[in-house]
Amino acid sequence: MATRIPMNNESVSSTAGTTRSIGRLGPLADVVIERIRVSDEVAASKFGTASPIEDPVREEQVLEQVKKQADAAGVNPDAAVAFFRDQITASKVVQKGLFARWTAHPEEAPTTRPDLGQIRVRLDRLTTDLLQELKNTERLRDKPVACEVQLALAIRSGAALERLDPLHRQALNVATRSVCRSSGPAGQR
Ligand SMILES: O=C(O)C(=O)C[C@]1(C(=O)O)C=C[C@@H](O)C=C1
Repeated sequence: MATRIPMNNESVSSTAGTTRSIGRLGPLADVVIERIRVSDEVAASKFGTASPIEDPVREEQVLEQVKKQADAAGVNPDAAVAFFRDQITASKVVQKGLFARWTAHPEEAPTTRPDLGQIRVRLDRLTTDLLQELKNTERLRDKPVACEVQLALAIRSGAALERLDPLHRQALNVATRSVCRSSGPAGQR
């Protein structure tokens, strides 16, 4: 059966602000980039406070939500958890990079402190969106070569269109490293 390829201006994810990245993994890349961008706000909420970048209790909550929702949505929970561990690692890459930048250049540090509780509500919504995209792309992600081609297209176009700097590109690479091996049986790649 032919898989329908969404047009570039068509939003598959319900809450992604813009769908810009190219190809069949474009909508997934868009939500990944949106989550990476939210990491800037997480960093701004913590910088100069006693809150550490790493919060293992919150990470467990995120991964528990992922397991439950993946099960309910019919997405492989182990693959979903692996993918979300990468999202969390990517967020920490951004936060650590920004902390270092703001410490070295205090004039670039944020002047307002967003509320972490509200940001986490948005992150929880992005969890749902990302799981939906994992579901939507399951069959493609089972095909290693096609998946890698589409992934390269999506992340390169997304990074260029969003004008991501090297720090955020690094985070995007981390966040997408398990996309093409997450849904297939073990040993497929
Ligand atoms: O919620 C936070 O405090 C974050 O920093 C976000 C996040 C995540 O990506 O979900 C990242 C690192 C923390 O260890 C916990 C969670």
